[in-house]
Amino acid sequence: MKQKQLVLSKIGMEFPTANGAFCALSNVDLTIDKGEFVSIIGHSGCGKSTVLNLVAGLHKATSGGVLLNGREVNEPGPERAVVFQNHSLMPWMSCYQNVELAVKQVFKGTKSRKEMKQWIEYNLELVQMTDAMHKRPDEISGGMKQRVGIARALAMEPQVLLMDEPFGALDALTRAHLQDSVMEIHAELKNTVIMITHDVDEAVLLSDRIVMMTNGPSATIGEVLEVDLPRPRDRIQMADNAKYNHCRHEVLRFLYEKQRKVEALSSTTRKVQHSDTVRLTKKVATA
Ligand SMILES: Nc1ncnc2c1ncn2[C@@H]1O[C@H](COP(=O)(O)OP(=O)(O)OP(=O)(O)O)[C@@H](O)[C@H]1O
Repeated sequence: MKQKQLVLSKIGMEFPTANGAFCALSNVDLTIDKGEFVSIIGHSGCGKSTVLNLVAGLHKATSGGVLLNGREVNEPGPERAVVFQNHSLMPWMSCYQNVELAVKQVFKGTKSRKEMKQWIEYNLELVQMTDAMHKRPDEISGGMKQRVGIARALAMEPQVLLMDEPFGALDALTRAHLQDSVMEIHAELKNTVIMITHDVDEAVLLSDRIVMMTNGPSATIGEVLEVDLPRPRDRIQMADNAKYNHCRHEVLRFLYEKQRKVEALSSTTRKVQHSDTVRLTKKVATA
């Protein structure tokens, strides 16, 4: 049975800027069930990271708010682990030590030293990093660093895993391998995942639902697409799957047809907003 875990309720987010308040998000409403894999997709600057940061507790919404299991999110917490695009590992520590740092933070006092060691090794094994666990980040590839970042997040045993373009900096082949690993891990752990991506195929392959955001300012959720494809999903078989291609088409249509005109319009609006002269405003208004 579905269990509601995360509720984003009527979120508005304004940032103070030199030109006055900038409204990044307006009226963002979303409910996510336990174990769901949700992707957020939208054009650059529409507010995807802002949504993720609000769930992570790194930002506080100007209006509305985030509820996790019915409790308001006000600050960061280990039950919401974040994986960033640039892995953010401590460069002087080995992969093992990087994971250990997070594990000690969360489980000090509840797990023995031996249990912690087993737990760190288990999570590194999940991401296939057992052989390289004693290497430092500068001794491993970008994909391996990202694997360690994922292991570190998973080792915190989060209720919600937040991933901000986790594979964005990787080459296509490494990206595909990691996507497969993430799907396997999700099948095993069944944790709730929110992932930001710019990649339509990635969103369709990995997600249960795709949240498509309109362009900013005052961005909001434009459409939500259910990806009703059986799991496990095989990327090669998906290429000929009609449902898969339909989902892909729906996302592309939203991004490049429905949001295209708005994008052109909002860039004009932005120019006007940031302009110092009344003349430019008048010129655009009469154009
Ligand atoms: N601290 C801040 N102060 C002012 N404006 C901000 C701040 N953080 C974000 N913004 C603005 O809010 C909007 C949304 O930013 P955000 O980073 O969430 O977009 P995004 O969709 O994640 O972008 P990208 O895909 O390029 O990473 C942008 O216009 C950005 O300039």
